[in-house]
Amino acid sequence: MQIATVDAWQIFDSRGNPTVEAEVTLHNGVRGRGLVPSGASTGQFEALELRDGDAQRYRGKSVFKAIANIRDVIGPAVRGMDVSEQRAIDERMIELDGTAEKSRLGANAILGVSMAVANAAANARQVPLYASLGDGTRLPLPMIQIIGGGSHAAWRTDVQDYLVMAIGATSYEQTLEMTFNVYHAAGELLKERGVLAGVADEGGFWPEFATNAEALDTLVEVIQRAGYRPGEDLGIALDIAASDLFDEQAGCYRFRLEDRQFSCEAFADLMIDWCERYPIVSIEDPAADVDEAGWRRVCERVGEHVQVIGDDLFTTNRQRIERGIEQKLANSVLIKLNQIGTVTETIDAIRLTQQAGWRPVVSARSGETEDAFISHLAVATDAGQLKVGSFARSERMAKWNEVLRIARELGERKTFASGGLLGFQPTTAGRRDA
Ligand SMILES: O=C(O)[C@@H](CO)OP(=O)(O)O
Ligand SMILES: [Mg+2]
Repeated sequence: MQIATVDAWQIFDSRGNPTVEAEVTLHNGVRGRGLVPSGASTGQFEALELRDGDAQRYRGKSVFKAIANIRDVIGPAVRGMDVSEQRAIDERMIELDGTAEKSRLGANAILGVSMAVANAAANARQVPLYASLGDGTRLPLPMIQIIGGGSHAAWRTDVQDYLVMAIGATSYEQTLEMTFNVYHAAGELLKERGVLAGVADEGGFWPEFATNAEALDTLVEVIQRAGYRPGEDLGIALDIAASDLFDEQAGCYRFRLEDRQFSCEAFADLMIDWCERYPIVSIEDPAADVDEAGWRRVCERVGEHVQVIGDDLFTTNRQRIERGIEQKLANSVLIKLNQIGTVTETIDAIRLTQQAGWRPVVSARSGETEDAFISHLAVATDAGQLKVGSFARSERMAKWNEVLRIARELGERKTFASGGLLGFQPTTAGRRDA
């Protein structure tokens, strides 16, 4: 079925910032939309998000140029193409843009159309998006934020995300129940202690702590308070977002909260120490994207039993992931559609990661929309893991709830990426009763 028209307009994300919504209409009247998310702790190697920079309007954050590019450049170029040819359409847009970072048309413009094409193709086939994108049937193991910090919470902690993974759960539904219990136990405990300052951008609690390790201790405590064994029922996952802590000029890392400074080796050693002392099952961006020696040091020491995820390091970019695999910099890749800018390149990145025996983790951005494309993407590709911020904001719950709907639809055919299936080892590190 051929594309008849492509349109776009400005909508607003979960931080209230402008973003792109694109719509593709086919000759038979069937439509599909693409809603584009937006990051805050963006990696320097990500595809470019085109913003207008006009200080008078939306403090320079509007996306009217990207929208004009969809209407005037991309639309005419893809009109008449077969909507089921996702790869050909994405390649057409890449060619039309002609830059490595998608900086001419904007990755937000290209991705909006790419996602709209995927949705329109599914609607034309009258199948759900997950069934149109791939043949996977595996419900993902969630990675859910309990405490938020870094650039998502005015630097109340230096570490960006303190999350949990229900590695002991036997079903997707159970992962949500366990996380619900931990999230609410955390809220109670922080209120009791009088350290609750608000919620971070992705809905995790934003407490007043004196050190980053205090947040780790608290997380262990709330897992226990909810009645679970840290490291066995639920493991801790961290996103250090270390590129944000790295001073490239001075070549050192800084913690603002504790007013501490670290050499590259000392910072890697701290990450290793945390992994050994706490029930941490996954650590993301433990070193800056330019500190390859730091990545190697962490991965060599803890990579056997801890998932080491590259986010800013890889930016969902095929060449960067290939290099990481070759150099053994990590063992897992965070997958974000808007880091690379097309659905096809995103799925290629997932496949490349899986072929290397590494684990892909499909992820939302800190600025999200009500759309649940990534839930379908995670199931369609059998990615095995999904990271979506907290358990208490509608733009996040839209993703978790969509997986519940997919589970119902899949019925008997569904499988679940349990901690055991993914190869997560239970750990007793840091358990006070261990
Ligand atoms: O760093 C990350 O993994 C994401 C989500 O937590 O944040 P942002 O979208 O701001 O890059
Ligand atoms: Mg990250």
